[in-house]
Amino acid sequence: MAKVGVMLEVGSDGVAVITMSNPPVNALAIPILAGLQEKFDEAMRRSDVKAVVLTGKGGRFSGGFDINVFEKIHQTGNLKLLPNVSVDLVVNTMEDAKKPIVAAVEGLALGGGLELAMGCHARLAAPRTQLGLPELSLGIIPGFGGTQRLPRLLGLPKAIEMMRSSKPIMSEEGKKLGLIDEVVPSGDLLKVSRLWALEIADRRKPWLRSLHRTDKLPPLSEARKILSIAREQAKKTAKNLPQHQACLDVIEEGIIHGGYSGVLKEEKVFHELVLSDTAKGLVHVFFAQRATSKVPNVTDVRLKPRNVKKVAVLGGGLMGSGIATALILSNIYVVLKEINNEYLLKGIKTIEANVQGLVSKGKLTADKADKALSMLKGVLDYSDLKDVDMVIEAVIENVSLKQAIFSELEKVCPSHCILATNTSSIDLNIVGAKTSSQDRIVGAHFFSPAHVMPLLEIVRSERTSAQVILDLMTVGKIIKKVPVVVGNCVGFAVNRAFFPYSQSAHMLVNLGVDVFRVDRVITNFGFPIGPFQLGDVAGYGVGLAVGKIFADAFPGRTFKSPLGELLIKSGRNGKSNGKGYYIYEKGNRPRPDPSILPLVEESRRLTNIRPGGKPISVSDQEILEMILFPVVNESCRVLEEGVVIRASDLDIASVLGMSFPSYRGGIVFWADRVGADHIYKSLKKWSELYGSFFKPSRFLEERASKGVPLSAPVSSSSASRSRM
Ligand SMILES: C[C@H](O)CC(=O)SCCNC(=O)CCNC(=O)[C@H](O)C(C)(C)COP(=O)(O)OP(=O)(O)OC[C@H]1O[C@@H](n2cnc3c(N)ncnc32)[C@H](O)[C@@H]1OP(=O)(O)O
Repeated sequence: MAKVGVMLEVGSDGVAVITMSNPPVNALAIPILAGLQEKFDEAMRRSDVKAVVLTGKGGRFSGGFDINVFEKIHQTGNLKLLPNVSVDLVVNTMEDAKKPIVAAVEGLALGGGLELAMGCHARLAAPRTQLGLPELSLGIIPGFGGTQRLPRLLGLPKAIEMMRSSKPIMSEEGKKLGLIDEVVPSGDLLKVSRLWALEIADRRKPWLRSLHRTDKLPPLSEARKILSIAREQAKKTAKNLPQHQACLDVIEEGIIHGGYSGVLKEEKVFHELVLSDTAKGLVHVFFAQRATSKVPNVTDVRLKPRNVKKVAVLGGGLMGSGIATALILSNIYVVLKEINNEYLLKGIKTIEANVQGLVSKGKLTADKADKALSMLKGVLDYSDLKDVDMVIEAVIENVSLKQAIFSELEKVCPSHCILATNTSSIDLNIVGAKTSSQDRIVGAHFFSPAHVMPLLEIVRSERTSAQVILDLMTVGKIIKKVPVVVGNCVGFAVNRAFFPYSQSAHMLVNLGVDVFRVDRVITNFGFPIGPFQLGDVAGYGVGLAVGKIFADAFPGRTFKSPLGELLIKSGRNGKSNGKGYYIYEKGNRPRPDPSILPLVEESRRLTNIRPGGKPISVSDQEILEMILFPVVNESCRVLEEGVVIRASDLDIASVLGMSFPSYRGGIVFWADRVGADHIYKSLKKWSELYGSFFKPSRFLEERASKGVPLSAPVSSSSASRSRM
């Protein structure tokens, strides 16, 4: 393991190379920042040093400030944990140094890493190095002067775009835009950087201090226009994210009052934002997402993932074609099997349309699209499955059909082949009941559209082997999904936790609340669409089928609204036939359709649950809570039963599978911020008023009464008692 720290080495040429070492990404932990201060001071003091090169060990410059420090601040509230880097180190020690400093950047320079590089007097980078300021995606703004130096090096519009999108650019583009002085082959990077530093010292190359530059900044009136457009965009696209407006304010300060003023304001705002709820939620999501890669007894037992080169997808419907699309886009060869020519052609057409859709959105080049489509073969029988490494079955939810398919697969596929099912509801033990291959049967639960949605639930039964889980996790990462390993129960983690979501929305409407108000409350909270628009997108048939599965599995805590059936009877099927709760017209945002109101009234008449026949009176906050607290309640059962390994896995699953707003940290994180006690008491009150749908679970009651956070680990005995 490489040494953690900052090294200084002075060559016979008089160049001191300062190297940051903190694997795997050279995060700027407090001791690294202290080490940098110390080594720069030493280099400036030493008479044998003419110039300095700053670099990172292991082919990565730096992934930025150590995010663990934010987590500690969130736990303690202690802002003193933040070091004084922006002025003391970057401005006073580096930028205003008496000896030139060149950044030799390789692999990546993100956040504080890029900010250190921008504080140097020149930047050389290896090819395809990622350069970015992703701080806004953590709920903060750059805090080592990035809001000031990036606009001065790149120009205002591009700098705003990079910070607001949090997306990195490559060093080649950085060179064109002026962020990088030269792109140099990796093997020559240090050598060329040393020479460059000496040439600056000898005044043969310019000695530039980024913060003092103004040549790329537009005149004040134009800058104000650019900032005002960005503010309007941020209002629309980042309405609950205060860091976006804050970032623009800080940039403006520097344009009006000069870079140094901007640096001071940046530091102040950075400190304020670190403690915001948004930063707390997003930092939690950062670590929670990485934690999903750690699966006890799978990823820590020295197994090596096997190569999965060829996959058979059974069924070319919406899910199957989406899954096949995701695989071919990542260069995995796919055999798509259907039962007749008509279905097969339809499946292939859908895959082609998915791929072309990415091309027309500019997300894929035409060449890459052709390459992806060349990885696809359509077949009508099983003979092409004799050499596949994995099968993903995506046929209709029919137990006997699936059982027949899996016993056939056991015969035709090689013995190492992973047998995965995309079922969203059927028990894996039942799917594999007619085989003797339970150890290689696993759930690969994708979310629709499968080539777009980032979550992959990997469902294991008690018999699925660790090797198979690891292999599927690896394939999931290759196809750019976030795999979350979950236990085998009705609905698995996401659908199980969220089945009450649309049911409580329906209950509210049947209690007299307006459909569109419910959707508005939910989108104001941060979901991209509300439960009724979601129903339009999914189609009501799916909702009814899934509702029945949950009603059978969990009698006593489901609510059946007649509204879905009434809509179908009146010829509506949501977005697919253009007739839903909303009116869908090309080029226009969906508009509420008032003609559904008589159907809503009919539903209310049939359920007859309005107290005294009158609509209930509720605030927006109560609407939100009546929809999300039942989800928290079911999440408690998911946690108690050990369906997820840790609470944060359910947070990630809720963010990536249900589009729960990431800046609220996921369903359990959010619930803990609201407080188990308030959730318990509210559910108890509603269960007395409106019935057992709201009845608090034992787990919630216990945690609320003991004051233990819902996210605290479940004791292994209680989890294994009820697991799978
Ligand atoms: C003051 C400043 O302006 C404020 C800042 O700099 S805030 C930080 C800004 N930087 C970022 O947001 C970058 C965050 N990191 C990343 O995006 C990605 O980790 C990466 C692109 C650097 C590398 O990605 P990848 O190779 O897929 O590895 P990934 O699994 O994400 O990370 C590897 C490990 O490094 C850790 N790590 C990555 N960046 C880190 C950081 N900035 N601080 C602390 N740990 C970090 C991860 O938590 C993970 O740890 P684990 O192995 O224990 O789970």
